[in-house]
Amino acid sequence: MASGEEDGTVEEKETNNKKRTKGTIATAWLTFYNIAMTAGWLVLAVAMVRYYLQKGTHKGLYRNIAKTLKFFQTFALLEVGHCAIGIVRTSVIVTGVQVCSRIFMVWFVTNSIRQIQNEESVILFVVVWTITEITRYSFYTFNLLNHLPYFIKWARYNMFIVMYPLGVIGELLTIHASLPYVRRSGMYSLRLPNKYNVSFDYYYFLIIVMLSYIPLFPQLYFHMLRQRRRVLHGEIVVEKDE
Ligand SMILES: CCCCCCCCCCCCC[C@@H](O)CC(=O)SCCNC(=O)CCNC(=O)[C@H](O)C(C)(C)COP(=O)(O)OP(=O)(O)OC[C@H]1O[C@@H](n2cnc3c(N)ncnc32)[C@H](O)[C@@H]1OP(=O)(O)O
Repeated sequence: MASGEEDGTVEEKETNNKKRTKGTIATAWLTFYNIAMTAGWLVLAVAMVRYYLQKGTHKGLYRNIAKTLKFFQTFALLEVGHCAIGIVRTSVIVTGVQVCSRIFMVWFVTNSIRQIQNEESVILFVVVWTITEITRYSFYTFNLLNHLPYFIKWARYNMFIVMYPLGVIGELLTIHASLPYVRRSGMYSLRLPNKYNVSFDYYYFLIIVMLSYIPLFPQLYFHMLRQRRRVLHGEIVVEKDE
């Protein structure tokens, strides 16, 4: 008599094989992690909508959601660990650049420079991240539970086409807005002479960060386009850094 797996489609068999490789503990952990992250970003979305409906302005919104945003975005560092130990099939480099640039945006730009927290660009990238992450983490959750609605899969691999550039615009405008304050305050900078005999200018560092989007962002974007072709159109795609 044929077993359940033998009866299944090729796609189901592939999913079962993948799960077996991943292991039960890893799958359980990832399911918990993705549910927690979906919930976290949903809380953030609800808080933003409520704030805007109550106050009728985006001013003060960032301060209102800052703690939750910092917590869940920082928690995403675990994703670099997931790739490093091999429980998800993603490049450590791609994930590392994505997660670290976001953490940098949250802690070392938006959180550190109060004067820019009411900029529209901050709201732009926070809203874009929130929509993206709710979709992404619910995609992973339903995928792990083997009940993935097509519209979530579609959204995961189509929305980024618009959302990624929008997020980047929000992030770059925010860093740009912070430059005058950083220059005036000399924050995070080290001037000579000092006992370490080292000088560091955060203002120029931020300009370098902005310029680094030029080579790095296309790599993330093309990575996602390749993932899209693989998942939605079944193309076999070879990643160079894997
Ligand atoms: C210190 C100063 C630093 C300065 C650096 C400056 C850098 C500048 C450039 C950076 C620009 C970033 C801008 C960015 O912040 C803007 C935005 O994010 S805007 C919002 C739009 N964004 C997106 O759409 C994000 C798209 N990116 C991502 O989704 C991820 O970050 C990425 C790592 C790119 C995802 O790639 P991945 O390879 O993971 O794709 P998949 O989702 O298809 O997953 C591949 C397989 O792994 C499985 N997986 C992955 N994660 C999980 C998980 N948590 N749980 C379960 N399974 C997981 C997934 O299912 C796939 O499995 P399979 O191959 O079996 O199908």
